[in-house]
Amino acid sequence: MGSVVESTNKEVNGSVAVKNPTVVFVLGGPGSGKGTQCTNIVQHFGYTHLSAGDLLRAEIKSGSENGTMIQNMIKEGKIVPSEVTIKLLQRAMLESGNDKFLIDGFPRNEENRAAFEEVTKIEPAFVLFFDCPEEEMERRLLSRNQGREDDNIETIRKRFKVFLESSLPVIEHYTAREKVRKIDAGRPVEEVFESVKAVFTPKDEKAD
Ligand SMILES: Nc1ncnc2c1ncn2[C@@H]1O[C@H](COP(=O)(O)OP(=O)(O)O)[C@@H](O)[C@H]1O
Ligand SMILES: O=c1ccn([C@@H]2O[C@H](COP(=O)(O)OP(=O)(O)O)[C@@H](O)[C@H]2O)c(=O)[nH]1
Ligand SMILES: [Mg+2]
Repeated sequence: MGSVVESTNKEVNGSVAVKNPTVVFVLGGPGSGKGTQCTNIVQHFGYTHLSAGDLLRAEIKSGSENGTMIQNMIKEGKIVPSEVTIKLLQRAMLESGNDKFLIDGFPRNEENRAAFEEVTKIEPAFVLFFDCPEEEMERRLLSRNQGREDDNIETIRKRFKVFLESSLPVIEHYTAREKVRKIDAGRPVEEVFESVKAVFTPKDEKAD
């Protein structure tokens, strides 16, 4: 056929994938500012922002057969099965036409991480970790006002527990491999972005 997709992408485990993509995982607790900072990074550095949570919420809205299951898991702050999230991420990567991605809010546990690695063969270039005090994250989530079914105090507490028990081990995994770039995310948006910019700017462009 000689289509663009065929010539620029490769088969991985039977599904088409973007060839040698650059992937940055953007991690941090609920309300740490992942989405906010990703919007800034996109404007400055030409990445495509893929929020796993946004993709899952879009899947609910689309009326997919998994919609009800996803909705129930999000309401309980639980982690949706890896294969569902990974398929949505792979599809979005392919549809973007880009080869640089910020994957926001994924992997959320070690099983997510191992499955993504196994299925896509992608290793992240690095991991941005937004480190924010829980009281600050709670304040932000309670005033987010996006009508999200999980931004209520009961679900927020469950999400914090899942973050500590399941998501922090992913950070530890990448810390041991010197891939984590930790950012103090408890500061105002602009100050946090100054630190983020420093991580994305190549060393030879930085002032001495
Ligand atoms: N540095 C910050 N200081 C204060 N409020 C913030 C900051 N970063 C984000 N917010 C606000 O906090 C809420 C959660 O931010 P968001 O980017 O959605 O976080 P996450 O994707 O990590 O859950 C949003 O209402 C956002 O406008
Ligand atoms: O890879 C993912 C990402 C999100 N979620 C679910 O979606 C919710 C909201 O995730 P999102 O990243 O949007 O929340 P945030 O951290 O930005 O507040 C989570 O609590 C999980 O229930 C999931 O199961 N797997
Ligand atoms: Mg978010």
